[in-house]
Order: sequence, then C-alpha cells, then structure tokens
Amino acid sequence: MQQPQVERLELDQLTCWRVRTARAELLLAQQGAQILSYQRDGEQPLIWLSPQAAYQRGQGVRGGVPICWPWFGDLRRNPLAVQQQYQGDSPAPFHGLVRDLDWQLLGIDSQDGAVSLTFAFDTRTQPLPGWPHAAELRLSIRLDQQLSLALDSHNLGRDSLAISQALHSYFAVSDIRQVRIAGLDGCPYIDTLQDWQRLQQQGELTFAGETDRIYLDTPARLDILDPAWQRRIRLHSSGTRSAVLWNPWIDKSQRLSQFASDAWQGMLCIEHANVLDDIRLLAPGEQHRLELSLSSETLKA
Ligand SMILES: O=P(O)(O)OC[C@H]1O[C@@H](O)[C@H](O)[C@@H](O)[C@@H]1O
Repeated sequence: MQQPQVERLELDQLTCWRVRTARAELLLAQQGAQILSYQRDGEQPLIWLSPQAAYQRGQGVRGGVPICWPWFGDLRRNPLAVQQQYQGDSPAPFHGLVRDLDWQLLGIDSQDGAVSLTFAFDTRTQPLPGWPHAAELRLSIRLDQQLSLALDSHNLGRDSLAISQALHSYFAVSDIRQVRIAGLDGCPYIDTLQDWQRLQQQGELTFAGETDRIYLDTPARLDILDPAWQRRIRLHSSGTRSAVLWNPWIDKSQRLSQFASDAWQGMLCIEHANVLDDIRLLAPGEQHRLELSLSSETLKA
C-alpha cells in the first residue's frame, strides 16, 4: 500500500499542509484550521476552493471549510444568549472570531493508509477580543476512504456558555442549476432573503436564484446529486440539527471577496450548524461535538 504523505508548505502568507493518501488529496491551512480543498483521485474536486483565493494573514480564504465560532453569521441575528457572550466595543465580525486566527497543530498521525490531524484553539492562551470566556476548540480531521471532521467545543469556565457555530463547507458542483439536494423534504427553513420567513421544504431542493436559507430539524444524512458529473456526495453528520444552504448567484457574486463573477455556477455551501433553536448551551466542563463526514459515489442516471 502506498504510504500517505504529509508535506508542509507556505502559500503566500499562510502555513499549509498537503496530505496525500492512496486515493485522495487534502490541502489545509493552519489559519482557522481551515480545510482548503479535497479531491478524490479520478474525480472532480469535492470541496471547492476559489481560483481567486488569497492566502493572507488575518483574512479568511474563500472556499474550503471555514469554521464559524463562537457564533454564526451576523451576531445580531443570533439568540440573545449567544449575543450576550460578546462584550467587544467594535462591531462583532461576521461568522465569529476564529476563522482567520492561527490554530495550534497538536499532531499528525498516519496509520493503515489513513492520516489524522488535530488542531486546537484555546481561548485561555489566545484570548479572543471581546469574548472573555474560557473554552477550548478542537478540530480532528481524518482522511481515509472518506473525509471526517469532528469539532469539539469544551467549556472550561465557571459559567455556562452559549455558542452557535458552523462548518461552512463549500462543495464543487458541475452546474448549480442542475444539482439537487436530497434529505431536506419536510424540513422547516428560514428564508433570510424573504424577511426571515419560516417556510417548509417540499421535495428535493434545487437552485434557480440566490439562496440563503437556514434549515431546521435537519436529518443526519444529506446528499448532493450531481448528474452532469455523475456523482452523489454523501454528507453524514451528528451533533447538528440545522444547516445553512447558500449560493450567491449573479448579483451577490460581484460583491464577494476572492470570488470570480461566474464562480457561483460551480459551487454551493451546505453548512452543518448549531444555529437558532439548535444553539448549544454548555454547562461548566461540558463538551459538544459536531461531526461531518464526506464521501462520494457514482450517481447512476
Ligand atoms: O463572505 P463571508 O463572510 O464568508 O460569508 C459568506 C456567506 O456565508 C453564508 O453562511 C451566509 O449565509 C451568507 O449570507 C454569506 O454571504
């Protein structure tokens, strides 16, 4: 069996690792413990990375799997318990505080053709501006036949802690107008583009315009069906009952950083989350694990 290889490299200002196994390649950055890309041999990329991506310190990279924590999106749209944890004077950054900071690499382990990497972010040694709470975040990444991520949030303080979060995964697709998402039928969702109305999904989700929705009561399994690439991407999750489905479409693409004006056609985000009714309240000492694993198979016509 070909032994996995892990190579450290600098992409412009960022320290990154390229992991190669017998069947796949993964690229990740220390900043934000961000997966940047994932491609299985003989297939199109599974995780999308913008060709316009910039590798600059203090700036999130467009694409991959950014981690949104300790809140998701606009803090003002979060439940009060999450908002109250932030005491900063400056406006709260979108998607939390850790996506453009360096995490610590705790270790790389290679066994039986699989590679595991663990990153940590400890607010006791790296205090977050405006967020005076003791917590440790850990991201465990495992690359074998599939890609598995586990994000652990551990409350190390004396008071309970309210967090919202997401694994903001960007997926590569042939053409957004032709893909379907299975598994959401019957789920309630908030359409953030229609005054945050609460609606209900009927059947599979397809895309015909800008989409920015928060799905609730989501199941453990979602599938991306991509007939033009004859591919089904399977997403298995646990510790999450909410997911954000996002595609910027034409107009919003013009306003996004590190994003070509036609890039919306080849990507979509499914962000496994803990948001709105699904935020987590951690008692002192309590931990929460959010898990996601990704695999793919041929989609028969
Ligand atoms: O440009 P950012 O901060 O990475 O955010 C990208 C998108 O992230 C999604 O999670 C939001 O639902 C969108 O509204 C937002 O545009």
